[in-house]
Amino acid sequence: MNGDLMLATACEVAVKIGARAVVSFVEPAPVLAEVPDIPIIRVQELQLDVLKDLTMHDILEVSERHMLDAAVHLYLRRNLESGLVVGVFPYAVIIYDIEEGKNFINLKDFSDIVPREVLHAALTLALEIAVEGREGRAIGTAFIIGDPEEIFRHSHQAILNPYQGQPAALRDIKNRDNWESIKEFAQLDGVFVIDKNGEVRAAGRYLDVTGRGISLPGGLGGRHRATASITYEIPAIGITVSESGGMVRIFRDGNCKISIRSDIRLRSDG
Ligand SMILES: Nc1ncnc2c1ncn2[C@@H]1O[C@H](COP(=O)(O)OP(=O)(O)OP(=O)(O)O)[C@@H](O)[C@H]1O
Repeated sequence: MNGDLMLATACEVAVKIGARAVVSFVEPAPVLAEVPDIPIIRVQELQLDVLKDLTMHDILEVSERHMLDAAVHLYLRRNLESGLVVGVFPYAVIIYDIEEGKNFINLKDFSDIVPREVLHAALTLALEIAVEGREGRAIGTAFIIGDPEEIFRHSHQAILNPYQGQPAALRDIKNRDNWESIKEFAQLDGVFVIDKNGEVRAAGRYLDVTGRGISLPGGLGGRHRATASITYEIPAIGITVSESGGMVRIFRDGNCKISIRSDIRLRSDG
């Protein structure tokens, strides 16, 4: 009942301020008497029960963090990159400006190395791999995007390159039709090498890097260390999908620039 009221109020606010969407964290999904003319995106499977023992200040802080995580998903998967959204939680309604999120992804920060549409495609695919896994199990992988000759100089084939001799059309990461095979090859050991046009040049590549000059969040192992390291040694962008924990991360200059949670599920009624 409370959830229904919170969502109805959020929708009213959203219509008044011309918001692009309502993001609902309320479970179970409330039923609205009147469906508003605005998309309602439901974020599932967050453990929000803990909020009820917190102070109002803490609730707002946690809510804002969840909104930020949801905004990144909205941007990547629904192309919402500016404007206001209204977040509705069991205990709060917040208005959120997508562009102002302090942790919000700005793909322009990487465009000196990788064109925006290539990075957007690789990141969205990485997020799908993190969310879906393969045959019911989590998988980890990495995409290294940059000058392929330079990346090849710092790596070797761990297995036969499945992209060897493939026509360019089947290697284009910007084409969703090619994602199924990329997801299949993501189960192999090693990383993908992608050029600046978005062509997958190799899969199953092992990075030969020193690990010098990098700074990593704690608890990350070989895949993340090697990805961070190659972005330190050459101008490249690395995107990792962690098998343990499902985080997607973007690396450049040896540092993790952005972390994206994959345990958020978007489901739209609108
Ligand atoms: N230098 C490297 N180049 C390419 N792939 C690597 C490299 N080092 C490790 N990997 C791959 O990463 C896999 C996982 O290694 P590890 O668990 O140490 O990494 P991790 O950073 O903790 O990643 P995850 O969070 O996915 O477990 C290895 O099985 C291997 O396939």
